[in-house]
Amino acid sequence: MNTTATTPVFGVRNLWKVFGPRADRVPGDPLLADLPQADLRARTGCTAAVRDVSFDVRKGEVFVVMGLSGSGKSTLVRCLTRLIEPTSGTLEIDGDDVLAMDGSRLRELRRRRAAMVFQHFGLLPHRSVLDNVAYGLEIQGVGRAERRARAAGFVEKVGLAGLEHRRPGQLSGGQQQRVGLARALAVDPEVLLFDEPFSALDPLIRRDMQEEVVRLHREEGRTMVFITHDLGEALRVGDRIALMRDGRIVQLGTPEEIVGAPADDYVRDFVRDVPREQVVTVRTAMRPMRADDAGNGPALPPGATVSEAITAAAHGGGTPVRVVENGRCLGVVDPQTLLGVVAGVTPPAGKAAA
Ligand SMILES: Nc1ncnc2c1ncn2[C@@H]1O[C@H](COP(=O)(O)OP(=O)(O)OP(=O)(O)O)[C@@H](O)[C@H]1O
Repeated sequence: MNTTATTPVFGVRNLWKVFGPRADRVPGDPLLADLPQADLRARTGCTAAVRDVSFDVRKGEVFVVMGLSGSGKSTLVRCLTRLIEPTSGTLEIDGDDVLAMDGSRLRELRRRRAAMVFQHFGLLPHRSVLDNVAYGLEIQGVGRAERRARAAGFVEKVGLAGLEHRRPGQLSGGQQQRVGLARALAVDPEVLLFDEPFSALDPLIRRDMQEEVVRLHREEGRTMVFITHDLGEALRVGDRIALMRDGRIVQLGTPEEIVGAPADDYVRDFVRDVPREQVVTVRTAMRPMRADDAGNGPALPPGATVSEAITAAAHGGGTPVRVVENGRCLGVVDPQTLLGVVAGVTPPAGKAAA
């Protein structure tokens, strides 16, 4: 039986984290569980940071947890490895019950299976870049020669070759961030948990680091959970995004689903300024081919964005762009469709939100 293809990395069901006195009475009490945050606080002195949240993190995806400050992102992600103890619900990693783990299995979980990359990486100031990267391996008991060799490979992978012998204080913020990333990668965890790793960086370096994460993800296919309050960052790095508000997930979907089919007014408002043509794909925007369509227009794969199709259409003199996969034409996008997406007047025909 093949369970690996279907077992999610994290399986989370009805998870709650309530802070405050007698917190565990809140999830099970219908009179309290649905109260707005301020009313709950007034009535009980409690804050429900995570409320009845269920989702799977699939193998190999970048799963983004996004929301405004205070929406519960950090609490939720810390619950995954019980850095914060959930109040109720169930939580599995690869089918193993995380809530049943004892201290040593939890340490093992955090060290080898789900490593956290924090905003402030906590680099060791008196150690070289190489030794900082090797540190996690040292804790795992890997011998000196091997850990330095493995660490050198990751230093190179994150673009720091030549800086191995510097100390963290001799690096820029972005370079320090890369050291932290290399250190997390070196211990080869099954899943990397990023807590707003780039929010302290200036915008250009931040963009670099986002691209780095996407590149590493493509090369390694490693599962990542990524917290951010920045919508642009979420759209750039996320395969799927869980948008949180007041402790709940208000929508969970691909960037295209979130932007193309917002679940409610809150999400619609959140994504209002996102250029739809950069997120909506031609797979969603296309219409079936008709007999009168020229069969020789420019061709794009279904994952191409509408923005790319506009460029192709412009170069092709305005003929419909064909959407082609494995040599088969799935449909076409004509200039009218493309303009409709940009103007937001054509609701993407395809997918509803997950
Ligand atoms: N230890 C705690 N005790 C009481 N309330 C807490 C505690 N930690 C967090 N909270 C509250 O839980 C809610 C969610 O906080 P959390 O830090 O998870 O939000 P966040 O979305 O990560 O915010 P930010 O983007 O500002 O880090 C907030 O209302 C916060 O005040």
